[in-house]
Amino acid sequence: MSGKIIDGKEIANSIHESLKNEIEELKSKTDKVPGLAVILVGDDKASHKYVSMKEKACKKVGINSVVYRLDANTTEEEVLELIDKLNKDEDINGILVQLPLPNGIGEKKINANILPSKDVDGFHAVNTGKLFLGEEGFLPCTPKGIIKLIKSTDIEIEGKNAVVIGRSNIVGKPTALLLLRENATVTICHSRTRNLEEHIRNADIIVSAAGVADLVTETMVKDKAIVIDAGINFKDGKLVGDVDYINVKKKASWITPVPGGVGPMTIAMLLENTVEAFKKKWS
Ligand SMILES: NC(=O)C1=CN([C@@H]2O[C@H](COP(=O)(O)OP(=O)(O)OC[C@H]3O[C@@H](n4cnc5c(N)ncnc54)[C@H](OP(=O)(O)O)[C@@H]3O)[C@@H](O)[C@H]2O)C=CC1
Ligand SMILES: Nc1nc(=O)c2c([nH]1)NC[C@@H]1CN(c3ccc(C(=O)N[C@@H](CCC(=O)O)C(=O)O)cc3)C=[N+]21
Repeated sequence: MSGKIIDGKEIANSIHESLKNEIEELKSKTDKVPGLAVILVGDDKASHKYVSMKEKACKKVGINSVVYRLDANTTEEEVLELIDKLNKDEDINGILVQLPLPNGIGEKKINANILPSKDVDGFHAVNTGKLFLGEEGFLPCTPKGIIKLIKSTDIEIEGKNAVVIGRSNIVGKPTALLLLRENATVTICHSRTRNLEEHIRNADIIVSAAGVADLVTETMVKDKAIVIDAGINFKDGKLVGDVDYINVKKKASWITPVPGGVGPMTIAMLLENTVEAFKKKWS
């Protein structure tokens, strides 16, 4: 049996649809719509593309998005001033600073200055702390989307062995915490892991967020495992994930494609968090 595809694009689209309806309802009650500010510094091509995608998605569901495209020489102080202005702006419910930032602008400093109640990326220490403690706060978009993708299969997470490859603050680590919250037994692997294959082979749920093409191959994967691929890589000019998709698909019970898996869900979760921020303020 060949694994079934978890269609992230389709799931994201159905989330967009329900957000659109919810926003219409909120608008009729409050006479306002959610607002998202996106700050993009520099001319990284991929970042410009992602920000345009976010803008388009906002438009589709009725979120008012304001994008600040700043040139690469913008200073950290100027970005902080803009954040300060947006923190005070009643029409802005969410603030996102697109990563990576140019040299000279500190990611930590930037994230620390976004009001936690507008931190729809879930990168501020208050929100990551809440995630750690199991309290309610903004969840980072990619990890939140990954959990929804796993849940869409209707396979129970509780008690399963889950392996997360990658330990970054924005994908790997929070994904591991969310899987733990769902009562999985979680192993976090990274570049210093000695026996990656052995860990992966033991996993019922595999989440790869390493950014290495063909890191996860068929022989490493347990029969009927769920495979979630967050990786974004270019191989022979093509966008691919971390997983050897064609071959791993034969063994997995469920698998996400790249493109069309985790990526679209990341954007859907950004919209969801923005609506959540709006509701906390106005309803
Ligand atoms: N689809 C989406 O919406 C998103 C996708 N991404 C993609 O997900 C991937 C991860 O992103 P991010 O977490 O920001 O990346 P980072 O580069 O910050 O982290 C990569 C992690 O993978 C680990 N790693 C690297 N190589 C190996 C290896 N050979 N074996 C095991 N572990 C390895 C690193 O280990 P160590 O800590 O030891 O260095 C690190 O923890 C990237 O491809 C990125 O483009 C990211 C954000 C959103
Ligand atoms: N502050 C901040 N927040 C982020 O959430 C953030 C960020 N910075 N920096 C970069 C990463 C990456 N990221 C993606 C979002 C959507 C797709 C996505 O939708 N990808 C499509 C393919 C797009 C294509 O064709 O290139 C897909 O996988 O189907 C990918 C990657 C968000 N990130």
